[in-house]
Amino acid sequence: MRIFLIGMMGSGKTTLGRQLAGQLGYTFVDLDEYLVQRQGQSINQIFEQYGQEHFRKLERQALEEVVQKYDKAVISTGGGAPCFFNNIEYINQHGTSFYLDVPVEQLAHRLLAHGLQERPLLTGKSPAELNLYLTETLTHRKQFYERATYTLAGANTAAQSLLRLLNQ
Ligand SMILES: Nc1ncnc2c1ncn2[C@@H]1O[C@H](COP(=O)(O)OP(=O)(O)O)[C@@H](O)[C@H]1O
Ligand SMILES: O=C(O)C1=C[C@@H](OP(=O)(O)O)[C@@H](O)[C@H](O)C1
Ligand SMILES: [Mg+2]
Repeated sequence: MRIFLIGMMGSGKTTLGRQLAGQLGYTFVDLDEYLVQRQGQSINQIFEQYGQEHFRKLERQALEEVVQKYDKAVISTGGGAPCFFNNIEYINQHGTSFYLDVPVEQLAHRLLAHGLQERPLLTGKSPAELNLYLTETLTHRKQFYERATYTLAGANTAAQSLLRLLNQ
């Protein structure tokens, strides 16, 4: 079984994915981390050198490779991953997807606390700009995220809800 976590930047995909994989005894794969290892470059460097369009192609390739390599894994995707090409269909064909639906105010709060510098789409934004960017981006991406097999709403209960669902 493959479990895919999808949702906005700051929704906790990487954090929850790691915890969950540990609890289930599954392999943990973070798609961004996989891409960084594969390319030998940070996400910032990939965006800087090749631009977002190329990043999306690399991200799709990474998704296919990860699916080929692991069939018992928790896979945390990057926030944009399900929203390009037919990635959300691909994800749902190869596993069960969970949308971590976290309110924009909470996303912004977490991302500002963590610092914006590792996420090229956010770097340099003021709090007001960040709020606006997240709101607009979510408006566009919602249609993809909502195609997840399950939606987990409410930030802090996500891990518990997920484990409960998996234990059913
Ligand atoms: N449930 C949570 N409650 C509070 N903060 C969280 C939670 N999950 C993640 N965070 C924090 O939010 C930031 C982004 O988390 P991360 O797991 O990298 O999200 P994503 O991979 O979805 O972008 C990190 O600083 C992390 O510590
Ligand atoms: O939402 C996005 O377009 C992105 C999200 C990031 O991953 P996280 O969602 O794990 O921050 C990373 O893939 C890249 O910076 C682009
Ligand atoms: Mg992440």
